[in-house]
Order: sequence, then C-alpha cells, then structure tokens
Amino acid sequence: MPPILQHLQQATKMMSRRKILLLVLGCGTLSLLIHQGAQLSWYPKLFPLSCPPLRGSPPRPKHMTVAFLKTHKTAGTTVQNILFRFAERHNLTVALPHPSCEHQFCYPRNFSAHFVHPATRPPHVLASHLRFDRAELERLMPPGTIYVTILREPAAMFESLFSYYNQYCPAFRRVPNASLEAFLRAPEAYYRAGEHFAMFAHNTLAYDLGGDNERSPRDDAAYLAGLIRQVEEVFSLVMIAEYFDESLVLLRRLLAWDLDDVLYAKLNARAASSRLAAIPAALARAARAWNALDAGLYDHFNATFWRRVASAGRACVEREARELREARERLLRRCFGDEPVLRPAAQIRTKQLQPWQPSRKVDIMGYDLPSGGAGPATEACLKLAMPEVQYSSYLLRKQKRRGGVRARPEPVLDNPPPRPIRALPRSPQGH
Ligand SMILES: Nc1ncnc2c1ncn2[C@@H]1O[C@H](COP(=O)(O)OS(=O)(=O)O)[C@@H](OP(=O)(O)O)[C@H]1O
Repeated sequence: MPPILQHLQQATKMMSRRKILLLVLGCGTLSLLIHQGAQLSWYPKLFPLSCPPLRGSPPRPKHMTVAFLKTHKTAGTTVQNILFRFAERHNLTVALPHPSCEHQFCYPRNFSAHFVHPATRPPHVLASHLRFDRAELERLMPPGTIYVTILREPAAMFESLFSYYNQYCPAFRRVPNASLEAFLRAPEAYYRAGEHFAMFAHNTLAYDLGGDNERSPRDDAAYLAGLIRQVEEVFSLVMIAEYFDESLVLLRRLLAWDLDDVLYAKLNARAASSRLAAIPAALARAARAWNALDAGLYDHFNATFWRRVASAGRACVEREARELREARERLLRRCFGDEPVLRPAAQIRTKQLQPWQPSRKVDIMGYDLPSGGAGPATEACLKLAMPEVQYSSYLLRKQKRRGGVRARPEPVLDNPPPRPIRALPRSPQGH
C-alpha cells in the first residue's frame, strides 16, 4: 500500500478510537448527571463533576434507622423536627417517651429502654432528650442504626442554658439579678454538685453524652480523651450548631437522604430581647473555663467536623448548603407568607404552633400559618413549625392508633423519675 494510503488508514483508525473514547466519556458524564439529578429532584442546578458522589455509589437506599442524641440548647429541636417529619413521610415508628417522662426520656436519669412507650417500639427513629446510655439504646434500636448528635459552642450554649433554665436550676436561681456575669465570676458560690438539675449549670454536653460533668480536664486530661473516644465509637456524625446547614449536608450524605429531606424552620429560638446580642470575650472565656469538659469536647469535634467537610469536598458542601438555604427560604415564604417572621407566642393564633415558654422573662419564638389554609400543603407547613411538645404528643396519639392501642390509663412506671421541667405552654393572653 502506498505510504499516503497507510497514513490515511491510520488516521481513520485513530479518529474512530477517539470517537469511541469520546462516546464512552459522554455516556459516563450523562449517567452521572442523571443520577445526581434524580437524587436532588428539586435542585435547580447540578453539582459540578468535581464533587465526590454520595458515599457508596451506586446510589444507596435512604437509611431509615437513626438515633439522634438531642443535647440541650444546641438547635436539637430543629433537628428533631426534621427527623419527625422524615419518619412520618416514610411511615416509620418514632420512639417516644412514656407519659410519666413527659416529652423527654425521663431526663436527667440515665436512659433506659423502659422509658419508651410500648406503642412506639420497636422504633426506627429516636430524637427526644435523654441522657446517653449506649447499652440501653442498643437494646432498643435495631442493628444498623446510625447514631448522630449535635454540639454548640460552649459559651453561647451556656448563655442560652442560663437564660432558659433560670427559674428551674437552683444554681442559677441563687444569682442576684439573674446575672450571668455574677455567676461566672464565682460559679462555686452558687453551684452545688448533685442537686436537682445541677447538670444545666455545669458541662451539660458532657452530662448528656453520658459523661461525668464534674470532672475537670485540668486535673484529669485522660478523662476527656476517654469520653471523646467513646463518643467517636458510637456517633457516625457530630454536627455543629454554628454550621447548621453544612451539618445537614453531611447528615443527608451520611443517610443517603435527599436535600429536601433536611429542609427546616428554625425552632425554639429566643427573642432578641431575651438574649445577649453578643457575649463579651471575657465572659466567653469564663464560660469555657467553667465548662472546660464541654469546651474540650466542642473543640475536638469542631476540628473533626471540618476534616469531614474537607473530605466531602468543601466547595461542594458549601454549594449544597447554599442551595439548601435558598430552597428553605422559598419553602418558608410558601408556608408562612412573604415575610416569614418568627413571632412571640402571644402573636401566634394557631394553638398547635405556640411554643412552650420557660418563664415570663424569656420569649421563645415561633411561626404562624396564614388564616384560611387547609389541605396537605398546610398540614406540611404546620409540621414544619410544630414545637416539640405538640409534635411529640401528636405522634404518640397517631402511633397508638396505628398500633390499635385504645385510650386507657397509662401503666405507672415503678420508681417514677423526678418531674421533668415541662409546663403548659404559656397562653398568649397571659403573656
Ligand atoms: N438552625 C439553627 N441554627 C442555629 N441555631 C439554632 C437553629 N435552630 C435553633 N437554634 C438555636 O438553638 C437553641 C435551642 O436549642 P434546642 O432546641 O436544642 O433547645 S432545647 O434543649 O430543646 O430546649 C436556641 O438558641 P438560643 O436562641 O440562643 O436560646 C435556638 O435559637
């Protein structure tokens, strides 16, 4: 064959190899786009291809068994509401407290599977306040359950605890003029270890996680390291309240849920008039020093959190968090009108949406529905903003009906727990 023809034949072969290669690449790209599009059905934009796919591709089914340790004053009610709504949409059973425990699993006692209402067993989801006890939770939850929790920066968390539990926690009640500054200047003057609700005044995170809140990492660094190890052994994700949206992105990736599954309304927020606008640096240092165990936990898990974000691809997590915020704003506008303002309970007409008020001095905000709405969309909006007390009671009634449990007096637990600090929601008139 003349050299010119040989050249031509080689060139044609090269062309077809390139075409085949391009075709293969094109098909791969298209299937990736279709796959991602299917995962995020409402998504206006697709992730750039540099974003790592959800762990464990090909796509996993949504994970249905989750235990969320609801720590105190850490945005836990908002996470709980996400989980309650997911459970309802997927017809899952939510573990709920026995009525003698009210809306918490007999906190501050160590969790026991006996605290769970029989009509809510065996559960898929658990998300109410409890003091962590690994063996008892493993006795209750099915194998394969994913454990998650959330932490908040300890100074901000302590300021919230001090305000919210001011009337309930004797250590706080003793402080003149309910002054956080006075308490933190000399906490030992007011605090008595072991008294009722003392755990709200000292290392509450450590206590909720099942640890000994009286230990000081200054005297015993090994104790903090051991507690961190125990938490890491059990919890697949420790979310961080300050980075709530990024936390939800990691959560939905861990559980293979859609981004729609983690849309939320911010619940249980204090009014601006009930909290410090900013915590002065000296006060924040004092709060961290007094709650040194919590500060150690937070610093460790905050660092771990950002390593998780980096390994998921920081740009992708930020992009997804932005999309979540935008979708959330659209949803809130659709549900609560053009200006979805958080309102004080006195301005909320829908009884099911009035948040519980801890005292006359603290306003907890909520949402209200525009009047005249009805139907499934309104129902979904109602659930989105439903406070913990009402949602827990509603779910218990619903699950009892589903299990065929008739309304009859509840059996009384032997050795009933101390009364949890829940009261009736303050009525708008009494406000
Ligand atoms: N999405 C989101 N992001 C950041 N922060 C949030 C969010 N949702 C709730 N919050 C704040 O969390 C505080 C309430 O926490 P909890 O719901 O865990 O409280 S409780 O223990 O169940 O009473 C409460 O904090 P304070 O307002 O400082 O008291 C809420 O404002």
